[in-house]
Amino acid sequence: MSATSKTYTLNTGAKIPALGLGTWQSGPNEVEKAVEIALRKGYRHIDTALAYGNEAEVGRGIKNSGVPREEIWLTTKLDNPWHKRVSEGIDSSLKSLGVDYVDLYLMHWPSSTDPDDLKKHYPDWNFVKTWEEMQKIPSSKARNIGVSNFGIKNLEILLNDPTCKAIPAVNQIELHPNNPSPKLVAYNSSKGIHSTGYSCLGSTGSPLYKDPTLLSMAEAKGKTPQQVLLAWGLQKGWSVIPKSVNKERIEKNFELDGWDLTDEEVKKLDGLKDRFKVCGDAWLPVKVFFGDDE
Ligand SMILES: NC(=O)C1=CN([C@@H]2O[C@H](COP(=O)(O)OP(=O)(O)OC[C@H]3O[C@@H](n4cnc5c(N)ncnc54)[C@H](OP(=O)(O)O)[C@@H]3O)[C@@H](O)[C@H]2O)C=CC1
Ligand SMILES: O=C[C@H](O)[C@@H](O)[C@@H](O)[C@H](O)C(=O)O
Repeated sequence: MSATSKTYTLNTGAKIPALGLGTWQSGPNEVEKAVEIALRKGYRHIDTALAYGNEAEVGRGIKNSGVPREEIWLTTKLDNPWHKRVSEGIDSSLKSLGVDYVDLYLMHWPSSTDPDDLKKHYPDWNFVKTWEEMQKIPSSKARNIGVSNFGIKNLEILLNDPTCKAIPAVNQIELHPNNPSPKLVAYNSSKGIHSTGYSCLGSTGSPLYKDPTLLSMAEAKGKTPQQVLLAWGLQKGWSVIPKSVNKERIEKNFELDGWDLTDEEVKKLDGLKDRFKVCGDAWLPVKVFFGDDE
């Protein structure tokens, strides 16, 4: 497997690099360096969001790396309280990042949150209207548009609406062996929507690192548990965006070339029974997960 050069072709024809660097919870004064280290190592895909408050640092990391902008896939996301201000949202992200365009602009959550009261959802707005606005973003600013945290129910609502002319290129969702969501991944694929797996290592303090099946598989292969988790995601057919701010770990996570998981190993990880979700919807003013992705 050559994970480092692998790309997936989106429904727009664009090619998204299979392995990217995540930046959620990458703190101030560490994410700029992390992005630079990753790009110097060979990563060509960076994932950020307005909500992470780190777009300016991410942009500086990109510049410091010396890697030409056109060689990098850059994703950012529209924050929930910005659903009525899509055009302002993209402009704000571009300005913070210090770039002319992003490769992918995602609706972060299907929740049109009232900025004056984050516990409230706008009574007169929803994600269908937000998508209507996102479709108007010129491709000179966002080459591709997509969604995140959409389950099957919400995707059905969106795709069946007459205002939905562009099928989302990507649905970025939580994917790891303890939250594999096979129905949702299959639904995405059936509609031509690429899945990107977030919290692909199980996020900070990952319970997966204690899983005996994973640990013994990694040991037998002479790989880290994190490398095995990333290989699993890539062999399942989605892109993965592991976050790290540690040079050694950023580099290790990229060392996936020249080896594979066997079909049997993939199935073993598919068969893990424990379940946990890193990002639920309890903090949102609306429910967005309906258990339809299992
Ligand atoms: N669309 C959405 O709503 C969401 C999107 N995301 C995106 O997905 C990315 C990845 O998800 P995230 O939740 O951050 O979690 P990940 O599953 O990527 O795990 C990150 C954690 O694992 C640690 N880690 C990374 N590599 C290693 C390693 N080789 N060995 C040991 N520990 C390691 C990191 O620590 P350290 O930095 O110290 O190495 C960090 O604590 C996010 O950063 C974000 O870009 C995430 C959540 C929701
Ligand atoms: O991308 C990251 C996540 O969506 C994150 O922003 C939300 O899940 C929320 O803020 C949380 O902390 O749970």
